[in-house]
Amino acid sequence: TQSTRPQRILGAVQQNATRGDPRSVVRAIDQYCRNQEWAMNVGDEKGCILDSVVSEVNPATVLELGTYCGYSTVRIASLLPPHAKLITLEFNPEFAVIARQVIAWAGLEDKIQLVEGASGDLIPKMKEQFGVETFDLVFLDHWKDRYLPDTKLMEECGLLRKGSVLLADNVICPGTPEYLEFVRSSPRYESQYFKSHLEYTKVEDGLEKSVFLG
Ligand SMILES: O=C(CSCCNC(=O)c1cc(-c2ccc(F)cc2)cc(O)c1O)c1ccc(O)c(O)c1
Ligand SMILES: [Mg+2]
Repeated sequence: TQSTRPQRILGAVQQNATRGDPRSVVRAIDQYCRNQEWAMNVGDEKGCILDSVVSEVNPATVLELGTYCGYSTVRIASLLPPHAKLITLEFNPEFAVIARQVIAWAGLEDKIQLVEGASGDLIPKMKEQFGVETFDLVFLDHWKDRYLPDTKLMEECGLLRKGSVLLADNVICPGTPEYLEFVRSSPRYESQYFKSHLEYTKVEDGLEKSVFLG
């Protein structure tokens, strides 16, 4: 039977990455997706910007919206201080099955909690079900039309504090126009655009970093 793209990405990790070495997992996925077949990982170029923001924030609590195969999940978690926690939400059960195996191969199960379901349903349950107070960093990489409603929902649920950082992928391609307009015009956010390219291509894309001002 025909394999899926996520299954082939997992295969590339198991063949080319060293168990317990997150950076080799990241490198194996980038090499596969650059040389064999494109996939919607944040990728190596935008990944370096992601790394710099994670290192600057040095978060104790991270929320990722949109796990896919776990590339950015592993990339972020590999930079977290001890005892820091990353919660990642994935709607698609097929993606979740693969991501769990990629996270295990990287040896990062203790830092990462993957939760299956729709972000709009799970965000209101964060405090009671997952014992979270607020998030120091949120990486938005799920449905592009959910970035704005989910940001408003996180505010309403008291999941953001003064200084919480939102980092959004794909603000140019596929694009998130309503989200961009909101964070750039709202007095409650200080936003900055990091120009880059769509993963593994020359197409323009970028990350938007928005600090919640409380
Ligand atoms: O895939 C989803 C939604 S979550 C993934 C969101 N991410 C993207 O869509 C995304 C897309 C692109 C991109 C794609 C084609 C282009 F031509 C150009 C760019 C790049 C990214 O970096 C992304 O993050 C899902 C949900 C429920 C399901 O049942 C299901 O089968 C699938
Ligand atoms: Mg993306």
